[in-house]
Amino acid sequence: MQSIPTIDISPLRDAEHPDRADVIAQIHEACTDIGFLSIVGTGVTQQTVDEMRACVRAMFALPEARKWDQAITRDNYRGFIPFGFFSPNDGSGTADKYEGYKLHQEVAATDPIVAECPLYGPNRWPTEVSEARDTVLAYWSQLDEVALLLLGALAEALNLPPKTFQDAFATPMTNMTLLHYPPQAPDEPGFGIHPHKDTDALTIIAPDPVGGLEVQTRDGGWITPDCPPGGFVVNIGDMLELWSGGRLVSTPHRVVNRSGKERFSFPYFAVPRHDVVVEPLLPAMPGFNRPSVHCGHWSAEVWRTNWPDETADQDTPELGTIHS
Ligand SMILES: O=C(O)CCC(=O)C(=O)O
Ligand SMILES: [Fe+2]
Repeated sequence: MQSIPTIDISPLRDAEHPDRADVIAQIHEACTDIGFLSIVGTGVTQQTVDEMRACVRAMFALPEARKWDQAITRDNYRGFIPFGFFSPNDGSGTADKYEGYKLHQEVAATDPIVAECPLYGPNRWPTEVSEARDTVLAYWSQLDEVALLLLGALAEALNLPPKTFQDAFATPMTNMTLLHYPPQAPDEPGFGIHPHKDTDALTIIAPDPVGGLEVQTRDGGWITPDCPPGGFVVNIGDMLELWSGGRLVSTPHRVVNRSGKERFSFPYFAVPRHDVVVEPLLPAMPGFNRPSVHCGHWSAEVWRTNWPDETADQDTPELGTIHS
């Protein structure tokens, strides 16, 4: 596949729909081939997406000093990620050209799951953007439904028990990053986000019409997803690749914002509950040999190793880095 298909997933929302099986086959084909698809017919309204985009813009419009006050720390990976804060831990030393805001599954500090895994807890919400919590959580819960539809379809396509993924996603470690990419001059080297694979199960993004997301094809070229207005771009991450024994592919992608305009993006990263151990549920494909992943441990490692002076545990499997 040298292009990313657009699939109307509305038949998935009706168990009796005559096109259900056909849609599941199309999703499966995209995920086993290019690892990316665009979806429409999600049931998420344009208004929900527009409100989310406006909220993200308002959050990044806050004064720089406020962002630093609410910046992520080693102990709490929630809040602002100032521009240029992290360099990819690939040794290149070149910082990505974005500022971000990290959010995790919203869980009360008193929830018993916090004692089981300290990565759970309440998010930081900037008080100046009073609608932020309601707007983000409304968008998030709608994407939870879309993610479950896609996970159910993939379980069916892989001949797994229908609730396989649903059970793994009860009190998940799903997280979001709000992102702002200033425009990059045509001759300015570097990336908005350097080429990487996602470490989650699957990612859902409402693409900014200014463009900038690029996806690697199997022959090493880079293509741009074609996503109709109101649609979402979906990609498979390392966890679904592992669960599927290498059938569903986690594909490298990157962002370069040469549009001349500000770019805003808010990827939703579906990650199972902390105690889920992801390992192949089907015999692994030839040549696919990756160790199992404990979600809580892996998530802690992904976040810890974002700090450039932290190095990955020897035992930690890939952390989204592309080894060339
Ligand atoms: O902003 C985008 O479109 C993609 C961001 C991305 O790939 C990521 O955060 O993992
Ligand atoms: Fe990504």
